[in-house]
Amino acid sequence: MKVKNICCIGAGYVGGPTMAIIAQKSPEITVTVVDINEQRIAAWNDPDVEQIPIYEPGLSEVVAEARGRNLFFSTDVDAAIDAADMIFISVNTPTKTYGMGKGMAADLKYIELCARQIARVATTDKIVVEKSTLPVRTAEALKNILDNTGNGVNFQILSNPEFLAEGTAVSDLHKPDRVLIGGDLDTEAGREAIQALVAVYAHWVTKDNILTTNVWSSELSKLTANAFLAQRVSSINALSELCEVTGADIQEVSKAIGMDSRIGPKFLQASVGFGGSCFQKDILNLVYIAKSFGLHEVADYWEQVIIMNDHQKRRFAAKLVKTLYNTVSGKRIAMLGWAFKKDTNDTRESASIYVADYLLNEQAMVVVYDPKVTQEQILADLDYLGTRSEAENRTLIKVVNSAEAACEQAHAVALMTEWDAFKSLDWNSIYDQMLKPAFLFDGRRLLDRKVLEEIGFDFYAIGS
Ligand SMILES: NC(=O)C1=CN([C@@H]2O[C@H](COP(=O)(O)OP(=O)(O)OC[C@H]3O[C@@H](n4cnc5c(N)ncnc54)[C@H](O)[C@@H]3O)[C@@H](O)[C@H]2O)C=CC1
Ligand SMILES: O=C(O)[C@H]1O[C@H](OP(=O)(O)OP(=O)(O)OC[C@H]2O[C@@H](n3ccc(=O)[nH]c3=O)[C@H](O)[C@@H]2O)[C@H](O)[C@@H](O)[C@@H]1O
Repeated sequence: MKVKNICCIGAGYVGGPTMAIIAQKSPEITVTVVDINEQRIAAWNDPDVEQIPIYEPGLSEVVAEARGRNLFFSTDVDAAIDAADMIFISVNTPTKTYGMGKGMAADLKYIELCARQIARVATTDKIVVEKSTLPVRTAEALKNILDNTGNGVNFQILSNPEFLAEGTAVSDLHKPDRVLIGGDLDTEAGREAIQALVAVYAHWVTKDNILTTNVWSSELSKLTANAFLAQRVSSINALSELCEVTGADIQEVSKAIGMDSRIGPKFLQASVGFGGSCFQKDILNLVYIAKSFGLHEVADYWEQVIIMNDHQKRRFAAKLVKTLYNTVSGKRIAMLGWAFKKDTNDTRESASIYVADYLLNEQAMVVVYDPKVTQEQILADLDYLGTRSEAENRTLIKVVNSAEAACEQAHAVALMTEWDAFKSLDWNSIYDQMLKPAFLFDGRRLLDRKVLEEIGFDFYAIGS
């Protein structure tokens, strides 16, 4: 079977970029990305392609090439489902905030709504692809809903988790380490569905890099990949604290261990803690699944990755307060960077949110600058924590539009996101504008200690 018409439900950080690349590379396939969020769809359709709702290097060029040709964004979910022979589900799967599994399990209500909508609308056979990250065995529930409430239509369910990282989404999608497709290998129809999706990716990915497995392996591999990646960050961050008390330097340790080809150099960058919408959510989900099978040692093992990450964020904030003579009350603290990593405007679970919250509890006056994050977003992130009233957040935090403005008259600077532009700031002039002693806390190991100390900063960097 040759796929001619794809629908993707969910026009977010995954649905948008993933479908843009599929459309770019497969001009003969019509790709329609649908979402219930009208504002988001309007932004994807903005005539000025720079206004698309997600900032990713290279993405606006891809959208400009394919949009209106074979890539469409719409709020008419029913029509797109009906027309498609393959439907990707790419909706959010956040951590549950209520009921059983609160704070750990993935909330699958959006997934289930999609399945019910597909079942209601579909009049022809469909291949339904899980693109969202889901707990192992979700495909079973999806199949159940589709088969029992459908219109006698045949559904094949595939798992095709996404491994792109934000900030590098376009290059990750153009050159994936692998594409993973899980399906029903035991039936002819299942194998055909798998091959239909393989053929879509084969437009630009070599067959050797397209891996096919059973559905459960595919679902579990996604959670496992994120858990392994996050575990590396927590491992190196755990050692960054040991470096600080022993005189070892975490950059040197990372390099030394990363040159062992069995360990490898990537993902060993000490930081103020990992953020992003997925690592924490997916590990909590893994922990919950393990617990639900009674595998308590397995659950505890993975939970430690989160415990360590929370500690790292708190430890950074506490170090700042302690260094500023144990009080930041009424002191101006500049925070450079709010996004959870460079080259994205995404702030979900960013370490900055938690460090700012800690400093606000200590009555600091926090002044934030991020090149891609709006004031509205920063305030919304703080309000979401619910630590204090919205009015108080607005009194205590200020958002400015340059790094220099943030640092003016500040007692300390906390460098939170590794934006390249922060490396080339005029640190001499920033130093002149700050109160003395001028403290600089590098949560990303971005800056050169020697240079900053020569300027006069009291310099602290994670892991040394
Ligand atoms: N953000 C990332 O870098 C990655 C995310 N993932 C996974 O992909 C999934 C989606 O993540 P994001 O794109 O970041 O989420 P997102 O929150 O940016 O986008 C999800 C979109 O789905 C829409 N939606 C929800 N229910 C809907 C419905 N019933 N009908 C139509 N639209 C609906 C929402 O309005 C929203 O725009 C999650 O499971 C996530 O774990 C996987 C790999 C990378
Ligand atoms: O499922 C997902 O959502 C995605 O999660 C991560 O991608 P992402 O969160 O976008 O970005 P990463 O580059 O993994 O960074 C995550 C966090 O870890 C931090 N990090 C990363 C690497 C490192 O060495 N040190 C470190 O502190 C980053 O600054 C960031 O806060 C994975 O890398 C993707 O493969 C996966 O698809």
